[in-house]
Amino acid sequence: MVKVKNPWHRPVVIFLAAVIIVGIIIMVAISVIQNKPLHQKCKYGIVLDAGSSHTSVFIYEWPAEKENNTGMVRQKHTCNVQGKGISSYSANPQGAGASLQLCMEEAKQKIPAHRHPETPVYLGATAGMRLLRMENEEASDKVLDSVAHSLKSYPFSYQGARIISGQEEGAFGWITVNYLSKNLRKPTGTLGALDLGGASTQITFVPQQNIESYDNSIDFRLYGNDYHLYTHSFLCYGKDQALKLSMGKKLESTLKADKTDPIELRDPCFHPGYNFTRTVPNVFNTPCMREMKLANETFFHVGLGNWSQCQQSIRKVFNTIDCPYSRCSFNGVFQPSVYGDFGAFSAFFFVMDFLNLTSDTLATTKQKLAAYCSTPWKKIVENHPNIKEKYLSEYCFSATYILTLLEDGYKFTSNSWKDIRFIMKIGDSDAGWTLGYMLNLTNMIPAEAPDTPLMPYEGYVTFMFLFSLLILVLLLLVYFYFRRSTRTAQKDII
Ligand SMILES: Nc1ncnc2c1ncn2[C@@H]1O[C@H](COP(=O)(O)OP(=O)(O)O)[C@@H](O)[C@H]1O
Ligand SMILES: [Ca+2]
Repeated sequence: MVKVKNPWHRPVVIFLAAVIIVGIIIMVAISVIQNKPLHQKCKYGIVLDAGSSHTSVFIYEWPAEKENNTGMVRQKHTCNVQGKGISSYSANPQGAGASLQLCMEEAKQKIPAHRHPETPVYLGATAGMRLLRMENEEASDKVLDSVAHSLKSYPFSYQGARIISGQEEGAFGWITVNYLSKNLRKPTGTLGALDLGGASTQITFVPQQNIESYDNSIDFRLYGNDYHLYTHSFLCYGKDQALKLSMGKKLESTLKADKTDPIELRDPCFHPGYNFTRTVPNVFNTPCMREMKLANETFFHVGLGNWSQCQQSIRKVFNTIDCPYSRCSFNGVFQPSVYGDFGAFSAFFFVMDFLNLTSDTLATTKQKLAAYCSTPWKKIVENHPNIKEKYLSEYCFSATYILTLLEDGYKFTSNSWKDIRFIMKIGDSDAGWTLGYMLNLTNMIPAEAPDTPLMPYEGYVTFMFLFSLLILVLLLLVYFYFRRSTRTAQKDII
């Protein structure tokens, strides 16, 4: 009997299989490396939010190759500038620029040095500077020159320092929340934006009704979709200016009713037992109110802690009677009915979060707030020894103002109250106008949708891996089948 065997057969098959396996491994490795998002290659941008009460520096970061994809920019770092807002430097403009130094030095540390020259820096000033410009344009120009001069001294790419309009503030806040929620490339609805500052407040949303006033309408084309937005910014209706408006009205009626000395302003929006000596100019030092000349310049601000009276007094700062349109919010400003979900951020969040009122019904919110306002001031201070006394004393007023603004002003109902989400951040990034402002100025939101790859990166890698595994399994099956049939043939021959 002769045993037929090809001595070359086995090593050749093993060699071929090895070449194929190594080839597949190399192919997968190359495709993974080739398509790996280059995490280390990031770009940066800096935006300074020069608000009425304080300035914050935001540093944003995004992967260099993916700048046109929604949701790719994230907030890397924030720095709160020490002291008050830049509008408080009207008598000492140089101080405004100098106040930014510590945070800008921090930005130099946070951003890799080789990226400094290409990192844009923008400063946007909001309602505090709008008021200063109304009061004293020269002073506001000097403050802006001072911050511009300071920002130009850093190694970044200075792109300007300006007062943004209320419309921009509203619209960019809306872009931020919808960009971060990744709503912009989906057919699903968008999120309305409610921003409460110290000197102004903004409401922005996509309405169902026609927008009757040109000033309140803004159009965007983003990622191939058209958005027709309603937006309005109420100057003087941020919570600090609203407090002045409300106190000013009470002070005027107190003086009409009783000219006794010393003046006592009995305020239902402050806790019982609260008693603080203030000066009249301290209330009236704002272009939001007619000046009131008073011989006696100090008064006692005395708390009563009565929520419903507080709400009555706050209602007086909204004119809900005159309306030249089919419907208005207040002060003769057109507003369509609120529609869809809303994100309420900045002071809307700070105040409601402090009071644990971010997830109750409207009725429960009112009940809880009434109990809070009637709590004695001494007890409030005892319960919160570490909170700044100015903030602490004002939470009852601020929350009552928020409820009145949302319900009587914007016409939210107990039903639509459920659609308001009090938020500070979405993911890592703060809700606010700064991110939208930077995305717009760096053209990071294209009008048309960019071409997207067939499948996302993770899907692509998984696909390549499984596909290679399949080929490998098939090859092995063929090999074993081939070996078995060769052996059977050999046996038959034997
Ligand atoms: N922790 C906090 N609690 C209560 N209020 C706060 C807190 N932090 C900030 N605020 C308030 O939020 C508001 C922020 O307004 P800001 O952005 O400075 O003004 P504007 O946007 O009107 O220019 C101010 O009224 C400030 O006092
Ligand atoms: Ca603000």
